[in-house]
Amino acid sequence: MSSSEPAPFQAGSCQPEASSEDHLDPSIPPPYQDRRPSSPCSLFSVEESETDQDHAKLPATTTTSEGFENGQPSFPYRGTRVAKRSPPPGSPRGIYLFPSLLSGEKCSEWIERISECNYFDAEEGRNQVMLFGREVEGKPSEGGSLGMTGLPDWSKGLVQELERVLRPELDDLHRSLLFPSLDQDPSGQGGRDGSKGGPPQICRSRQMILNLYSPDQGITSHVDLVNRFGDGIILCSFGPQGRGIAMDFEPVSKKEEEKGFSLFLPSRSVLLLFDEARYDWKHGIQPRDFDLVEAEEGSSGKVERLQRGLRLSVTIRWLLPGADVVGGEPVDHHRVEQRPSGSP
Ligand SMILES: O=C(O)CCC(=O)C(=O)O
Ligand SMILES: [Fe+2]
Repeated sequence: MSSSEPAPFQAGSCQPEASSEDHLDPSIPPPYQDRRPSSPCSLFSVEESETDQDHAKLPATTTTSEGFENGQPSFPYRGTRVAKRSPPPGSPRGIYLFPSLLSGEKCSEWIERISECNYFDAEEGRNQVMLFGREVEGKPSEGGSLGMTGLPDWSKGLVQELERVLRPELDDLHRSLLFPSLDQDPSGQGGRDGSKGGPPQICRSRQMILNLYSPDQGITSHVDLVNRFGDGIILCSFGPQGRGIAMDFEPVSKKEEEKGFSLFLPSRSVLLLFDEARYDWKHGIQPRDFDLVEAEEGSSGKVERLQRGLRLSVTIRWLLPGADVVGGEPVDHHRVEQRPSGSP
């Protein structure tokens, strides 16, 4: 992290305690040419709000046999993978999808808080923001747990809620990689970044990157920078209820038995990537405004064509020791692509 003076923290403001501007790399080209959400108080416009009522009105889903032959996509969907609703057999080790882990109420609240922060500006092509926080040892009076400094309040709330809902779902190793605590068992195996399951390094830094995608945008297939970020990445998806995107996974080195697949990430879902899924497989999103998704988990039959909506992703990662010093390293940026003309 840069050594510049932190900006003064204003209670209740969106400003992180240390300005996120310090960390924005000017070489990052604007990733989105976005349609500005119509409501200034919500990222998602009135038509795209988070209510079940609206969901019922969405003309977004069609269950179709048109465009399929023998269960395989044919014209106009030839070459479009059908996304699974859970990681299929043969998925890499370390991929976990929780389709509706976050409550609608909490998600709406975070979206409101994020909207108020005015991070995004379509006219200026600003649709990505990076926030950084540094871990601090908690006060013994507060249970001695680890806290974060430098992040805006809404994001601390998100991390706390993620910790609350994920802790019971994770085994010791994965829990300790995402949410190290002071009383951790030092006998843990550790992650592939060399971190141990033992007492955490004090003063680690978290990065949170927010990406706002319009429906026809995607992200180039990539592995998150291995020299910058640790093992254990949290990907949260926000958007209108019932919508989502298909994320594609491809092995970095093609082995016969490893086949790429596509996974549907609905709004309010949380995806975790550790180990093979984090280091040996690439992830990306095709730039198109719909996805083909299996109608029900594990079903080999019916396929839904789901129209994409505006989507906000929040990716949360630990910076490796020393990686919070800016300069000299490649930037973690993956260009968000527009839909190529002529594709379905
Ligand atoms: O949109 C997403 O969930 C993916 C973001 C991502 O892969 C990244 O920021 O590295
Ligand atoms: Fe990524």
